[in-house]
Amino acid sequence: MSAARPVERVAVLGAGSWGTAFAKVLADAGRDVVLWARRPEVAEAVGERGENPEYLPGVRLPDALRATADPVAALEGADAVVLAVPSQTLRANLAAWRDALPADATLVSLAKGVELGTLARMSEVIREVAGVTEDRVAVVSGPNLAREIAEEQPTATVIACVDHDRAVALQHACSTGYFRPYTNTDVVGCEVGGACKNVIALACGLAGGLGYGDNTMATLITRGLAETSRLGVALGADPQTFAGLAGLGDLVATCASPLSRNRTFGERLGRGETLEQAQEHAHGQVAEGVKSCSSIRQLAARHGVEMPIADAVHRVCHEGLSPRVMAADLLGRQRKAEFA
Ligand SMILES: NC(=O)C1=CN([C@@H]2O[C@H](COP(=O)(O)OP(=O)(O)OC[C@H]3O[C@@H](n4cnc5c(N)ncnc54)[C@H](O)[C@@H]3O)[C@@H](O)[C@H]2O)C=CC1
Ligand SMILES: O=C(CO)COP(=O)(O)O
Repeated sequence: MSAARPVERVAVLGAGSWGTAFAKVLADAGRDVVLWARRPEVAEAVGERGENPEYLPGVRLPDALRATADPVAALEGADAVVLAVPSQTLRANLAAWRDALPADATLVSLAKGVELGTLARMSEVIREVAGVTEDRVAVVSGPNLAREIAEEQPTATVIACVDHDRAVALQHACSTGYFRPYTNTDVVGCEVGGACKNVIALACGLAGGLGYGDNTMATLITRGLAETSRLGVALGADPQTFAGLAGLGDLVATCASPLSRNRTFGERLGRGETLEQAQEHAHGQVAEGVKSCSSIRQLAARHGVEMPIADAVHRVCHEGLSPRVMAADLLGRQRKAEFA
């Protein structure tokens, strides 16, 4: 029996593709869910027509799912507050919501990124801005392409929290016939896995755009996992996490899927589009790796960790390196042992 209080009322703040899909999971699991959307017309479409046409067109949302454009109304009485906004805006969004956060509610991050400037992980941003202890913060991370989950395709995920009982309460709150959450107390590892896989997916997209095939993809995935694990371990993560759903699982899904915004973004760059052109095609949806490649690279440098793929992605995105030269540079690095 878990000592944490049960999660019945949930506020999901952010009605993009993952916020909306995760709100659906919670509602399907029987929770009382209110989804906050920045734009009133999105809240109206979800609440009244049972659809979020911009982010998940054609997906029928549960009748029980309520929506509002008023964050205070969404937060009222919530046992858990799910933060589903992009990594680089989370600090400002949360600061605006801080005074309305219910006491003792679990704060749950869905975002996969590292903040520019501070180099903070999302749980660190949440602790700092909300002024809460680490046991109040949880992270959801895994191979969770929103569209597939909204279509109720079978998927597993990880709910990480240093307070195991809170993770169990959340696990119970979002278990459905198609969504299977596991618990983990390694918040650092899950966050590092989630943020880095976006950058590796950009690299896979770049390779795809250049016309390279599966050997190249497998090489990037495997060596990407190696550098992700190195960074995670330097930050105190459990190496085992990187063999799990929030590590290898999410990396494979994102690097392989045409649904991934990061992979797609990389592919466009690989085909010769500029950053601005690729951004235009993203239609305002976030490809987190484009910014996180820079913060991850800096974090790695701060801890003396080598991350050649993240470094190369940063140079392509922000320093004008051509994708073809990037590939040659990576292959031309000093020869070494695989597990050096
Ligand atoms: N879409 C997916 O399949 C998955 C996404 N994630 C992560 O979840 C987080 C949210 O992603 P999505 O829902 O996919 O993003 P999205 O781009 O589909 O939507 C972002 C949402 O945040 C809102 N928002 C609030 N304040 C904002 C601001 N100042 N600037 C921009 N947007 C603002 C937007 O209105 C929108 O509703 C990201 O960190 C992403 O990496 C994680 C797992 C799966
Ligand atoms: O995090 C994701 C899947 O787990 C979604 O990836 P993208 O943001 O690249 O679409």
